[in-house]
Amino acid sequence: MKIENFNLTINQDLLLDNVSIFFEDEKLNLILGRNGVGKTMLLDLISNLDNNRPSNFYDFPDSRQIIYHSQGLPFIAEATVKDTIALIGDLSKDSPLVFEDLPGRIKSNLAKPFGALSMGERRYLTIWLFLQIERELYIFDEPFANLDLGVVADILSLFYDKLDQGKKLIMTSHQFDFLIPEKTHVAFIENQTIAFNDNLIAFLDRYHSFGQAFGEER
Ligand SMILES: Nc1ncnc2c1ncn2[C@@H]1O[C@H](COP(=O)(O)OP(=O)(O)OP(=O)(O)O)[C@@H](O)[C@H]1O
Repeated sequence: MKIENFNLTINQDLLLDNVSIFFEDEKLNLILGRNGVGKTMLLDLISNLDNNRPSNFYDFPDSRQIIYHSQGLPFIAEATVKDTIALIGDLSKDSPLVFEDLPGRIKSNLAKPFGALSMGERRYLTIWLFLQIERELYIFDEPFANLDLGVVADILSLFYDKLDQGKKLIMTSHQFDFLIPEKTHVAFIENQTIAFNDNLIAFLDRYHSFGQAFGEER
């Protein structure tokens, strides 16, 4: 999957200038960058939900083979967790989800309305549910927002399981301390362009930390 020589203009402001990004199929692809650099806009275009993926985006799966977990979590506030699972569970696999097999963090909340869950509980539930739906490519916009480190670790192991099953993964995040460098590929957007596009080991060799990456570019 790759993007070549892509320009993005919003209201006559150039957001991305001649951007080329290479994604690695076997790795967790991390898009890094300050607030407002255009990460979500890139994910929106990759997902092709509005049928507007540009022609210089190459080798991404068809939108029907993509799961896109966006930052907002627009579920039905009054529906219980059990109802929400039933809603998404129908899309998941050939066999319906078995409630006894649910992770403990979800099982303990089954009777609560979705709207009563904490932000972290909502995010964990929806990410877990979306991962039950079999697709070629999973896209997550800020999956770790509001999550404690234990939940982050649980979700990361689900992400790595997906990679082991040959699935592809792209996500944005402002944190990467807990990612396995050998399994992570980075696209770092800065100053309207790609400042870095290689694995996380090489990124850490060059920048040491996200803070320093920003500092060096200022
Ligand atoms: N419909 C729109 N009209 C005007 N500006 C927009 C529109 N959609 C996005 N933008 C602008 O484009 C820029 C990129 O937005 P985007 O959501 O992609 O940023 P981001 O890198 O994902 O940021 P964050 O880290 O805060 O999630 C922002 O400055 C945003 O205000």
